[in-house]
Amino acid sequence: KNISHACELISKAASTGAKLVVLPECFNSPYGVKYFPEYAETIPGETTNALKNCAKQNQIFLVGGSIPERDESGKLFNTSTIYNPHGELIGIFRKMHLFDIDIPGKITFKESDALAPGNQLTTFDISDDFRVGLAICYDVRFPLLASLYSKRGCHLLLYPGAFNMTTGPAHWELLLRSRALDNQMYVAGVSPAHDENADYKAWGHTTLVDTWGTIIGKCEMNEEIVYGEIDLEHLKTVRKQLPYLSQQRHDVYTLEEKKLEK
Ligand SMILES: O=C(O)CCC(=O)C(=O)O
Repeated sequence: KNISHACELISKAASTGAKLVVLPECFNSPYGVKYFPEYAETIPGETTNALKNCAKQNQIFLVGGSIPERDESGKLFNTSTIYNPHGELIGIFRKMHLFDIDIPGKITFKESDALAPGNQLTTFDISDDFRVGLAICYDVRFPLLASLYSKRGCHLLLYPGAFNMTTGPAHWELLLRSRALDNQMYVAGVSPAHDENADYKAWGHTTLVDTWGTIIGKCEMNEEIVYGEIDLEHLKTVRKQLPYLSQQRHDVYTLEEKKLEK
């Protein structure tokens, strides 16, 4: 049901003119450590085959939010898949920082009880001068990861993510706007809608931020498609007027990406 619903909404977004469509974190399964083993799929699998067809039929770039993935060795990951308008799988990203937190009386979550972390950054190009980077939810709290994407030349950073009713109101928007300003990039946080009957109650509030830190697309807690324009001229202008990315003191500090095994 979730998969076919996602495909309907993807087609609706595409028919309105969207060229890149992004789904939320864990869109095909309930979000919870106890659910991951039951809902995990291989890639290719039922969900990713449907996404592939959806991207092809609608001739769009599609970022498949995330799904619980089971790899050939049986390990589980929180994984996002990316398709081009031909329906080809052009990349995957496995959530790098697992959501392990304990706020007594509010929320305790230990993703690492079920999942393994990914070790690699993932970018893809929409055109010669438009690069997109991808990370998932809790990853938004790690500014160095976003800075590595900036170093790789990204213009837009996508975070499929499901914040909750405790950290969502406090941090979701602030973090998305912060990553946009840190790196003078467009940043999108794409959340499932709030469901009062779910074990995990998502904050919703899908949000798109521009290079200036202004929110240019946003919804509340209900299911909604959020649309936005990515204006690369605006990005260039802001970077020229406020050139702090090129004013970093790499003689004093540096940021280094290490290449690990998958
Ligand atoms: O960082 C947070 O507060 C929420 C993170 C989260 O929900 C997740 O990683 O799925």
